[in-house]
Amino acid sequence: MYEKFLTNLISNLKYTHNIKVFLFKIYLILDIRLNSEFEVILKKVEEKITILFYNTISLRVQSLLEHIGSSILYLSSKKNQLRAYVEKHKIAEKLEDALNSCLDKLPEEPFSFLAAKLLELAPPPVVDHLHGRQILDSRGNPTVEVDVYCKINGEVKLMARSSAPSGASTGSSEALELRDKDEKTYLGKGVLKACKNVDEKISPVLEGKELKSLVLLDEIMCKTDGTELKTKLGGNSITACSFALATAGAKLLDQPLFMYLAENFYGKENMPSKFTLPVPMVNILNGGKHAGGKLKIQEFMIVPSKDIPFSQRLKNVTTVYHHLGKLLVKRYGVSAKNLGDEGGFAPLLDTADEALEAIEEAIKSAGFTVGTDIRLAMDAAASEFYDEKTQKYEIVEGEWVTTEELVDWWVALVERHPAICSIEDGLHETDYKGWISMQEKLGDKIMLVMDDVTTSNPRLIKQGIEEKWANSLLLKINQIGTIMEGFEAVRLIHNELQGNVIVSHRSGETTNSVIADLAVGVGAGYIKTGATARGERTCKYNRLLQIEEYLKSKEML
Ligand SMILES: C=C(OP(=O)(O)O)C(=O)O
Repeated sequence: MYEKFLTNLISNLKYTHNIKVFLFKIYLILDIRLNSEFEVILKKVEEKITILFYNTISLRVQSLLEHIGSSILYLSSKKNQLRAYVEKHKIAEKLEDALNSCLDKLPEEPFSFLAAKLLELAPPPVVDHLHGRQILDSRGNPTVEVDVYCKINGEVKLMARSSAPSGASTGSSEALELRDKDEKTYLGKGVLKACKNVDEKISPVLEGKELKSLVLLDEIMCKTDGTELKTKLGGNSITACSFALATAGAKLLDQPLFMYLAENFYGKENMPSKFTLPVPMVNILNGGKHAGGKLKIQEFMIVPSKDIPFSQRLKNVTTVYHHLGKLLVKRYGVSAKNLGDEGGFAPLLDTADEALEAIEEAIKSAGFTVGTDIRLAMDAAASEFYDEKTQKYEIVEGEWVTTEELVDWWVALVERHPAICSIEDGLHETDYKGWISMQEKLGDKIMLVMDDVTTSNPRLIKQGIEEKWANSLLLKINQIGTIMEGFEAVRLIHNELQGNVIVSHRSGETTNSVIADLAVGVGAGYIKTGATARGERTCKYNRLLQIEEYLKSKEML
């Protein structure tokens, strides 16, 4: 009974931060109900508070609670005064109601003194230090993981941990992925230098900083590096820090991560009362650099209707994924269900039409309508099949086409497969004339998505908007470095282009799910995070299921 009451009190405090109410309620429990066993109960309460903290409450509140024992003792010295008050007002029976009605009349002493004392004893938690560690990503390559330690009430605690992803088909203007280049370890791909930068260069400049504003922390890291592409400290170290700091900030403020990111994105006063969940663009069939066959186009994706709840979107695309697996095995043999880097199937197909037809058939055999229930999307990663010398594209093995021919090829492909709703990186990253021509021909029909051409870099995005390269943006935080810079990219696309943002994973991933929270936090229309298979991909989808449930329970969807 007391446990339940205490839990209520503590969660009450969490929202109201009304120490006066809280302490007075505790006093009432101790003094009115359990007067005879005061000392025993006092101990019990202290114990319970400690246990409850570890299960239910935020650290900021903890720092207050850690002093509650001595506060109760102080209160106990005033108990006669309080008891007289309570008796006078006859509040022993209906504790809750009576308390509310008499609080205003309560003498200020000793509560205001205690409140001030407790707050003074509870300085805001700050960053103590960061530690970088070399771990493995989903391709078995080293990447940077960062631990954030905070100082709370004088004690140093591990608060959060996160890591950087890594791309394979990278744009040439991406933030530097700092690798050791020592061929003897991990074939030169080690990231020990980047980890050292976290410990020795980033950690000292963040020490003592509060975690309320991620933007400020990211800004400090950007300034410390001082280069656009993070060539001094490494984009991989900075991204891992930015992800870990956001995770730590959310934990300290006892907020879901998406909410913490939203507060940093919109500002506390402009927070939306409702959130939306992104439509997943689900990788289902792989080609290009992520698979290794003749198929030039890197990713074929399916896109469920946005008019159904997220959990149903996920169920529908996963059903199609399994149907496609069966169909490919039947048609091409068991090796056709081998998986590419992002979890999509990697059958040895030759052309985009072959891939699209197989997917369309799988959608139908799963009982859905192509184009209404499920649409199609592609990431061409065209820079990977472009020859800079001849300025031609090898869209089908052995067949080279010019920019104009490729744009016409795309237009014809969309005509043959009207369920296509999005094409990413349809042209090489500097073939700006090609981009503009494709936007003119297809921009009012489908999403044309800038990835390698803009590399999530606000400067390039501004140029892309001005020159009308395309109508949508792929956002990969590690292309630019920090979440703060990602916020700027989203603002540009939403406010100046009225376009769509697709928050994206990388082909080399870890099992952190920060991008799922990011997509919800900034109100991105879409998320691209691979197949609905393999742990490093499904952890993002699973996180979105958790967020959906949370938002529903709070009526914020
Ligand atoms: C996710 C992608 O792959 P990578 O991470 O290899 O760039 C992509 O090209 O959109």
